[in-house]
Amino acid sequence: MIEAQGLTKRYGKTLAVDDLSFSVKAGRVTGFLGPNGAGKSTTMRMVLGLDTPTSGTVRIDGKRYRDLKDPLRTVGALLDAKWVHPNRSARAHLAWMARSNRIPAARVDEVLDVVGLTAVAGKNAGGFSLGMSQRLGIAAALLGDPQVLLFDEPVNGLDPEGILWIRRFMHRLAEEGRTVFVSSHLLSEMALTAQELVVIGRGKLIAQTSTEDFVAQATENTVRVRSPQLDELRSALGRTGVHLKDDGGALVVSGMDAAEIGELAARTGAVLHELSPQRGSLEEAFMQLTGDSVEYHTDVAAEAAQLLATGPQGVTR
Ligand SMILES: Nc1ncnc2c1ncn2[C@@H]1O[C@H](COP(=O)(O)OP(=O)(O)OP(=O)(O)O)[C@@H](O)[C@H]1O
Repeated sequence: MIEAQGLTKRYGKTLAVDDLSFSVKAGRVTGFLGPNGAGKSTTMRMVLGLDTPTSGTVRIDGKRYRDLKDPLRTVGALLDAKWVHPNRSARAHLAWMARSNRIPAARVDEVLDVVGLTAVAGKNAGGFSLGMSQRLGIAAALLGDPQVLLFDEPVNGLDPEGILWIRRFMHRLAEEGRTVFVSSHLLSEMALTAQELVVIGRGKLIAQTSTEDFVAQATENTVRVRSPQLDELRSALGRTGVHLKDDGGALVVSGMDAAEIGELAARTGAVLHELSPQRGSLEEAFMQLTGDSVEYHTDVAAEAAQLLATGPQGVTR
């Protein structure tokens, strides 16, 4: 469990993290979502005692990082996957970490196996691909078998196979009862990876909720209807006071669910050629909620445009 209370970090004039309070529960994958520059990395560094808050506190299982007796056995983190001596083998890197943290040497081969690096354990980490470096970073985070894990943008730059591996791995860690806190600016990725969300913009908390509720609350769910008797249906629907929008030979209805529309159509004698609920997407929710709190509008707009161009991506589980 991670708990932040009024967490604030100021760098000169920049308020990187602004009075942030949230909690991250065990047994779930919690996404830490926000546009670039929102303050995610700064927050994670404060959780790990690498940065001192200007004010406020953040505790791991009730303790500040610096008060943990055995930090590596309590919390593991992947912040920068390239933080490895390039001429050191994966095994030597982990063995060095294990030695300096009084972790039994046998644990090194265990974690290499868990992340699927056993076959390349003797190779220099400098020659690793980004995906392999990420796995090595995750192996390092797991060395002390910690209950709390933090991952900062772990899928950045990975190919689809690497992304899928990380996603499944996070779910597995959460199923083992661990606290998994993973940051990302990738909205569609978080919809697939995270069960809970902590959403921030410009250092401030925007929402803390389940991914599903976040989408449901932030976006209006609508139903798309097509019928050869569209005019009759439009009039009947109009009399109920719901909101209607014409969309190229179809009607988009908000404020009434598909079952009710189907029943109304039957009473009206309208044949239905389409009755399809449209789910709000995480991107829409994110755009609505972060609104003017995003630091770089162009980034988010470009990303949203790209996502829309590749088709609507609702929450699929
Ligand atoms: N050491 C620092 N000195 C000065 N400003 C900093 C420092 N670290 C971060 N900032 C500023 O604090 C704000 C939050 O940065 P942070 O890196 O935490 O955001 P982020 O959400 O992790 O974004 P990104 O995904 O782009 O890393 C930014 O405006 C950034 O420029």
